[in-house]
Amino acid sequence: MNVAVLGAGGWGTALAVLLARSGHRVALWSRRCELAEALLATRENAAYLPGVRLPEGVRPVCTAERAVEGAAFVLVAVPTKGVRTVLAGMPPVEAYVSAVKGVRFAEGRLLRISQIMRRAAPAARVAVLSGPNLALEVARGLPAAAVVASEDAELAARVQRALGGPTFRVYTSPDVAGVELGGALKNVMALAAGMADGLELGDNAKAALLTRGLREMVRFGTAHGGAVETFYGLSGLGDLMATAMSPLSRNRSAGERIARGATLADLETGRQVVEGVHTTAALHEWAARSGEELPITEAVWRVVYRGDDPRRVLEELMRREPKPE
Ligand SMILES: NC(=O)c1ccc[n+]([C@@H]2O[C@H](COP(=O)([O-])OP(=O)(O)OC[C@H]3O[C@@H](n4cnc5c(N)ncnc54)[C@H](O)[C@@H]3O)[C@@H](O)[C@H]2O)c1
Ligand SMILES: O=P(O)(O)OC[C@H](O)CO
Repeated sequence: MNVAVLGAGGWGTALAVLLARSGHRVALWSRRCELAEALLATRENAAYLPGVRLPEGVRPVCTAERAVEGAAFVLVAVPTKGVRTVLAGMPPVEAYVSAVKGVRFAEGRLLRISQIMRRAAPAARVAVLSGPNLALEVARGLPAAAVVASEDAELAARVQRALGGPTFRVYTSPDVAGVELGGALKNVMALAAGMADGLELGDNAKAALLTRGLREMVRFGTAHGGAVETFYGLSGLGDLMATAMSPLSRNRSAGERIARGATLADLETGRQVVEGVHTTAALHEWAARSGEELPITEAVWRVVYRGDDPRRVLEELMRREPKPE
């Protein structure tokens, strides 16, 4: 199969490696021609995936037409903030698969990535991929599982076949909203978990925070079209566990750094995207308009965007009105 991957960061490169190991021909697109040329020359993306060699089946390119030509589907793995611009520059494609974990607040609405894709390419078929998938582990061939969701069962099955292999087990789902929201919201909870780590609050506190965080994800996600069971699957609970526990997670690490005094500006100097920070802002804007209650997300927002003391914010969470579980 010919497949295109847009975005040569950690996740785009890991997905390209996975596909090529299964024998597919993969065009790996970077908007930066110097990166595409370096990948071609060195067969490594050392800044994102140290020690991982690009198989011969991966062809780094920086022109959109060459990337997507003849692709059975196009995986999108750029940060949320780049999706609209990147898709606007693409020629028509048969199918887009979002590997992006974020949401945008625009025109008074909360938009999932698949909705941005539908607006940008109304004729394209659309699917989303999510799950506990730390890029470096996947690229190193450690076992992992993911879920691909689409209203188009044939497309979901095609992506499942293409990505699935001895180290990567892929499930399908019809619940696009649930799978996307699980992947986006868990980043906010991973920031909160990182803050708990940074404050050295202990494992009881972290477990309580994550359990209540999952409840917040379920409440929000089901109100926005997801099915409750999806949030207890790979893209919800599964990814929450991986992201909130792993030293490799950028969201969890960012939370830890913030609790120890780093600012938003400090985070933005980093090379890699911390999606949870942007998702927190989008959800905060949404909550301000809709009146929807998101206590943990709001706590994270106050620490990240208002510079409130994380310890004080946590105390306020603890002092909320007692209620049944
Ligand atoms: N890294 C992971 O473990 C992982 C796993 C699953 C999902 N994801 C998700 O995949 C998406 C991409 O993450 P990543 O880890 O590959 O990010 P990254 O920071 O490693 O790389 C992102 C790539 O996109 C490029 N980029 C940055 N801004 C851009 C823009 N405005 N337009 C076009 N390209 C741009 C960068 O140059 C880089 O090549 C995110 O939504 C992330 O949550 C990441
Ligand atoms: O490194 P993070 O925090 O962006 O998390 C990466 C993936 O989403 C884990 O599944």
